Amino acid sequence: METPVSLRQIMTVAEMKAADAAATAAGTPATTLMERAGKGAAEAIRQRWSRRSVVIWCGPGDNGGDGYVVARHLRRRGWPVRVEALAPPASPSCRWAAERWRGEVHPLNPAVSPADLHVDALFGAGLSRPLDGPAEELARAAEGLSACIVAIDTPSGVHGDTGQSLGGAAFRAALTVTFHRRKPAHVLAHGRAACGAVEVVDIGLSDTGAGDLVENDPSLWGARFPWPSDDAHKHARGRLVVVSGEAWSTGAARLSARAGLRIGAGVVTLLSPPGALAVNAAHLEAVMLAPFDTDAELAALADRAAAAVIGPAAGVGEATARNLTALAGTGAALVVDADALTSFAHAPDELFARLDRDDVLTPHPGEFERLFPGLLKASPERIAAAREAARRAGTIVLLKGPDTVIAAPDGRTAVNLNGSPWLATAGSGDVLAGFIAGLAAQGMESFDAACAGAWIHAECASLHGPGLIAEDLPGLAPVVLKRLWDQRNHPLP
Ligand SMILES: NC(=O)C1=CN([C@@H]2O[C@H](COP(=O)(O)OP(=O)(O)OC[C@H]3O[C@@H](n4cnc5c(N)ncnc54)[C@H](OP(=O)(O)O)[C@@H]3O)[C@@H](O)[C@H]2O)[C@@H](O)CC1
Ligand SMILES: [K+]
Repeated sequence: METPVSLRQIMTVAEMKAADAAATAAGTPATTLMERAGKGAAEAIRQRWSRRSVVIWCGPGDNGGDGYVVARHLRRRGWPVRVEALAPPASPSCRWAAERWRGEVHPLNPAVSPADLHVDALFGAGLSRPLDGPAEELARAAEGLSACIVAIDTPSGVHGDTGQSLGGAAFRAALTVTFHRRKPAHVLAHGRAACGAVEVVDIGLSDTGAGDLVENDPSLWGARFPWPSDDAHKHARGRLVVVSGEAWSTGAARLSARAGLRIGAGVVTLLSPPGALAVNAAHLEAVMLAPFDTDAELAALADRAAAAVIGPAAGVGEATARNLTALAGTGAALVVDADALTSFAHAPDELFARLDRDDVLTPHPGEFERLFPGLLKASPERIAAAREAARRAGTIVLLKGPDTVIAAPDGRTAVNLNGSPWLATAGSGDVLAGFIAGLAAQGMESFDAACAGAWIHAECASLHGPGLIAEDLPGLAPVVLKRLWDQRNHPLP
């Protein structure tokens, strides 16, 4: 069965607390939720590892309570379990769980007691200040041991909403077992690295519906992917135009154009300054070519296009700003990248005033800083930054990174989890712009197109792996598309 979008939802710590409070108000005791959480975590551990010695580090709050439940379930299955407590139970549910653990409770050994596996149940969502004392000492002593650490909810020391350490030391784990839904810490790059694999255990909280913040994968947009109809012809599959730079900087736009064609746009035309025509013509086959001299000519050529890419090696300055203004008047969905973003660094509001809600900005963090000075730094994490940027710009903002965030002005936000380090190569962003615009050209709604483009782009990179260069990416798209095609009526992974 296809994964429901609601399961791809990412909840903040406060939203999770509210869901928890709603469940208890509706009659489910908090201890029942804790029992399900701890039992689910023990099952996740048993699925991954055979029986072995385990030390469980328990904190004073409900995260520690989960630890006592894990201890009871593992011991029931015959695992040799040692429980170590940082402090006596301080919350009612933790006391309840600790009373049901019939074994000994040792004081926390900050030097790491030997065992095959360690469970970090010190702090989760309730961590409010940096680790200190024995917990901090233990986090430092456990630094090289992440391969045999399981974190309950979040690795202790990591903030659930930001994925950042609260200051000082934090744990790192091979597996993090969380409950009901992922939290931002499980998806943002820094937190993800600390979490290792993330498993989400159902603890019977009611479905809160698909929220605004979700994980980006095909369950989000697959049903609306613009596959060609049986009677499709090239003009019906969407027209895309891409603006080329001058003669000595044309490759980036060609990468975008090729990517747009590969992702399915029926007709792709590179619009080229006269001086770059010859070099573009020498390097194009299925992509068409047309010259423009003025912004008015550009607008006329783009008039029937459903989507346009402007920015890749377009040149920073007045001319590109004028060309963007011309394209903005055509009604095509714009993907604004690279030099087109930087051309408005002196006056970002002028750019925003020209754009519509179905246009897409694709900045990397440096370009983001030029358009939204200080916003990244002032935001708790990049999800909040991208959301605020989309609101200010009134358009879709795709903030690139290992954890690319795509935010729409209406609040819809998706985080890419399949990011690949192989994408850190020149020109990969040009291909991404082409993928997104190619999908938008086929009529896919722009937020869906940005999400699908980013996901496919990362899948292509992972397929190739080491040695990837941007030129390889469009040629890998057919493999990813074929998988999506084969899965369209079948389960998604
Ligand atoms: N929500 C749900 O639906 C469910 C949640 N569940 C579980 O509950 C967990 C959240 O539990 P929680 O709220 O009790 O927080 P937790 O992380 O145990 O820490 C609180 C304690 O730590 C203390 N403390 C804080 N920082 C500290 C520091 N640096 N150094 C020392 N102490 C510090 C703090 O003291 P205080 O700040 O109040 O003085 C308080 O005593 C969640 O992660 C999940 O595992 C599941 O059971 C299933 C259902
Ligand atoms: K923890």
